[in-house]
Amino acid sequence: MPSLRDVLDEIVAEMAGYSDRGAVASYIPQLGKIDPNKFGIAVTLTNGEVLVAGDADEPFSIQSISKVFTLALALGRVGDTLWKRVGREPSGTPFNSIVQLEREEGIPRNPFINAGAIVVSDVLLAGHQPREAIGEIVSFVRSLADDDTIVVDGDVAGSERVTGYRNFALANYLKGFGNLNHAPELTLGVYFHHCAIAMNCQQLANAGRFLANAGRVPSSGHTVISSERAKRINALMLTCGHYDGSGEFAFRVGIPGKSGVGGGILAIVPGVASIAVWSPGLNARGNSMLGSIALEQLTKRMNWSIFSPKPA
Ligand SMILES: NC(=O)CC[C@H](N)C(=O)O
Repeated sequence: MPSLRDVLDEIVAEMAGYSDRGAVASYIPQLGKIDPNKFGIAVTLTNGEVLVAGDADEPFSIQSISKVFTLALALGRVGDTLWKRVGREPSGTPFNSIVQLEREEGIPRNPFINAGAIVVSDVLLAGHQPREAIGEIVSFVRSLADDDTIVVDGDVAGSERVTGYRNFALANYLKGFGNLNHAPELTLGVYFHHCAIAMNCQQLANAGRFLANAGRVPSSGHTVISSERAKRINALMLTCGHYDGSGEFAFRVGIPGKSGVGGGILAIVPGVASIAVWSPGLNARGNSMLGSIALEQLTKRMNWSIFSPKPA
């Protein structure tokens, strides 16, 4: 087996050679300003070792990766009753699609498409002001990453609100079906802000450790969620974490992963590692182009796909 250190350095060198790096997400104007030449990767092993390469200490907008953390929090809040309001099936549609909501009576297919994540934000808003709900999400992420410097990028949140017509449409549609308990603008306030959390690869890989370790933070032994819940969140990341590109990601990379339009991907090798990769250019499905290629290379070289166990 090659050394992980060497593999990460090779991947960073290879990625630097790509001229086709995808397109940054210009529909959120603030994200359109990011340099597409950035590339960072961080791996936190369950044994506590952390390895980083490239621009791993530069913060970026985690966007939909935050949906993993809000899902874990909402399940902690309301347990399995969440599944009355959100499904668990891949959608096969883009992240911001509305087309299934009418036919499926306002129940989003899964918690990782925008419609599903907006319902999850609505759950977290119950009994709180939006500011408090956002504070709770940020505290949770800080505790997972063991880093109190993590903050919301207010410019990104504002930028998304200004151009968030599709998300307003989704929230209003959910409300029309009785699947939103708060005013759409309040629920979206929570949603836009958690999408605008800024983290670097190292912080993000740390924040994902509990998913690689059956729900517990390896260094402290602190139980974040039950092992069964960790298993289920990983399953949803594998089947739904890349929207209509989820099948392709599973086929090529073979581990649970959650992407964001900021160009980040959080990927989990159960029992082994939490990985964060960042390259701002996106492919046609809105997932990081080089991030996906880098993860494919990493899992291949380290034999980390969950579908390629060591032969007996
Ligand atoms: N895929 C994403 O990262 C989408 C999240 C983004 N905040 C949006 O709602 O459009």
